Amino acid sequence: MALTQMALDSLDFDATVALAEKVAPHVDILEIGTPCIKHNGIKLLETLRAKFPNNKILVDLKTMDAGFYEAEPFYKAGADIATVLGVADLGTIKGVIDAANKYGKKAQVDLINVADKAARTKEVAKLGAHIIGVHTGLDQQAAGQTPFADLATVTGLNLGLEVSVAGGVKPATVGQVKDAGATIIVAGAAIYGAADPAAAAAEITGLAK
Ligand SMILES: O=C(CO)[C@H](O)[C@H](O)COP(=O)(O)O
Repeated sequence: MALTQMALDSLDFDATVALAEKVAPHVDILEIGTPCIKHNGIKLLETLRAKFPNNKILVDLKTMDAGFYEAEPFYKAGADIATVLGVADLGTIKGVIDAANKYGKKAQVDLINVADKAARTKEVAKLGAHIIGVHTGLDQQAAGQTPFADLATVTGLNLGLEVSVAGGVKPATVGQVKDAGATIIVAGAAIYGAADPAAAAAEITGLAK
């Protein structure tokens, strides 16, 4: 059984809240995507936190420097998970982990563009990272890449960490990533691009359980 996470990737504040209202009952985690959090800031997190007490909220900060300083206000405002880039300095990654631990929350290390994903996963596991994010970004997806081989590499390490997978996951591939050991399955376009986002989210969650 895997948790499901919906990536809210619009720039529009009101459209994001409206989409979250449709989808929240059908997923475990609401993700405020990177362009969305940059555009709308902590006010959007506060709004979603107040409206959706039953969902976890991930802020996809993709932090690259000043880990503790950047992440702390988001944990303080109610984020359950914040992301930090795996290509960042280990000191930056540790800063986000420390901020998460201060608030009893989780830090997710995003492996996007990390060259040696197995080695980095082992290093950040030692630092105390809570979640590893196997992630094929939107631009990489446009170039034909998928997260499946990287997911097998990371889950094959058997480090006992939560493993999130993102990168074009859709109903047809949910079973594959669940069987490969993902504990959090992320979907963005497969939900917000669907004619009925609530139904798409419910379908994905049904397949993940
Ligand atoms: O973090 C992201 C881009 O950097 C996306 O939110 C993530 O890839 C999920 O969206 P999709 O399912 O459309 O790939």
